Amino acid sequence: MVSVLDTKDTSLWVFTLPAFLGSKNLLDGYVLFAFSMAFLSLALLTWAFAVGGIAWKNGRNQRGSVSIPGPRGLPIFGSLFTLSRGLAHRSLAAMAWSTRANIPLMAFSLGSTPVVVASHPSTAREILTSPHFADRPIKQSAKSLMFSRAIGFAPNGTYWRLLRRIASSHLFAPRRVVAHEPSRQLECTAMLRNIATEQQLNGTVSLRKHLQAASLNNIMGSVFGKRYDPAHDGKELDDLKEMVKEGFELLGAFNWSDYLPWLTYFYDPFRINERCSKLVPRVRKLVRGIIEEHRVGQSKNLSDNADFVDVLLSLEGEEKLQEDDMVAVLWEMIFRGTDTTALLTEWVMAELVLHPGAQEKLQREIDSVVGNRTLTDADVATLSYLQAVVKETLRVHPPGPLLSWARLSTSDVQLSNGMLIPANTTAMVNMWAITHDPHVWEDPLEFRPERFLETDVDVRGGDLRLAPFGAGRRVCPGKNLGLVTVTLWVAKLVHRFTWVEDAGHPVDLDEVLKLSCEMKHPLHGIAVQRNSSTGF
Ligand code: HEM
Repeated sequence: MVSVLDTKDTSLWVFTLPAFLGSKNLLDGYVLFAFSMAFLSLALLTWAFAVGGIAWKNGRNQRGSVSIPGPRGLPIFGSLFTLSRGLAHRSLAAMAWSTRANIPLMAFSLGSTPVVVASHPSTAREILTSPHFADRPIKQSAKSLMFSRAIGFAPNGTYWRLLRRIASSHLFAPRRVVAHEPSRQLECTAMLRNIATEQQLNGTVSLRKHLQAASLNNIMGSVFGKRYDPAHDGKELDDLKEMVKEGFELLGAFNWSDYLPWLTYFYDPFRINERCSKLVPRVRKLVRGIIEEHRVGQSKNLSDNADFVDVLLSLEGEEKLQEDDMVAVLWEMIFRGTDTTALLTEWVMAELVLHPGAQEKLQREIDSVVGNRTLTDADVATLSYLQAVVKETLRVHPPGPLLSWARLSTSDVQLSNGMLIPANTTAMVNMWAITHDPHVWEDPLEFRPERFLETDVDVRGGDLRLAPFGAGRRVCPGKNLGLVTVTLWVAKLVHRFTWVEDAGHPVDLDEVLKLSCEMKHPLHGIAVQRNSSTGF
């Protein structure tokens, strides 16, 4: 009501002016001017009264008995400038903690998109486990890169359920994860050998490239049944690495057009559309080539260590996937499986270099169980301090601090605290804010694995105080595979070497947020060989 009156007030005098001046041309100009002013005042008024910003106009955030608070941001842009650069999880946490009563749910606008972010375990649980939040908003780059046909972005429905079922009964089934242990061991052996060589040559080791190479080869083995030898497959391996890197950049880039669609026509600083359309044919060619190789040598019986391409090719009837869908599903696995595993291992190793006491304790635990023989997955499962070290790293450095991919409400969702999230709202969970909240965790900034020996916490989605893999229907299906790989590799890295800080490259825990949150400055350390008989 107020805004309508105000619009009339501000514009009426403009209509009287041309008549007063007696000019027809001026009339057109003034009508245009009047409309612009009316539009602007309406926009300003709407913005001024919309808590949470322009996308929450008309009391969209006040439909429950308790309204959802939030920053107004700027007219038209909302909070885009706050979230498009820097460390969004930290900025959002600072906003949530800015009042005495921590805000469990906050509303804000990204351009015309209404968003809520949960910073408390109870609101996070209600969102992640609600069937009305089983969809995801899809980014333009994900659509262009065919990810809307893969598990992560497929809308909740028959096709997505089919993909999840296939993936969990084959690629991620416990017996398959066990069957792929030899390839995890093989990649780790190669990595340890390369680390020893680099240490000998340079007197220090830059760990990231070793972890990335091992991760890529490991997941290539489980998914494509193919591992690369840098000595022989240099060109193909370089191409693959380049494609994975380009895809990461495109998916991780903050694309303003996702929130202000009209920008697409004249502002694309990262050339996202152009780069996506160049990448897709290259990915198709590579993956189709591998599918073809499998078709030729395909056998009828699937063994437990069959790769995922074999599995997809063996599907019959309603389960059979179109070739382009297979390309999307396979490519997504390479994506999700490579970066998360490598960067989590790097964070764990960085903390162990900074905490020599914890590293020593871990070495003692491993030595007491395995002595000088080769460490296996079965050993790893019994090492409680090792599990605690990995959990503590997941708490301090969750690889997806905002859980990487948001959710979308498909209908109004009433929360138990009285707030109501309307349909078509993008929902994020700030896992970083939860794992750094002093009301949830004692001394949250301290790296202290012992806390998990005192009280065990399920990190696979059962306890929202620490849910780095998400929770509910869309929880990460690769969580067991990821955890088994990271724990085995960390154990073998500290069993074989003692890692000492390199004074020339001190450990720096600064973060950079892309698709995942990684160390801004790659970890360097001096790898001191421990016991030559603990072979590779
Ligand atoms: C340390 C390792 C990993 C972390 C921290 C991680 C984290 C996550 C998170 C936070 C989500 C979103 C969950 C949600 O919305 O509730 C997710 C989804 C997903 N992850 Fe992982 N992940 C890891 C490893 C892997 C691996 C190894 C794979 C596959 C090889 C994988 C495949 C996926 C897929 C396909 C989805 C989409 C699920 C869906 O939308 O239905 N992840 N992951």
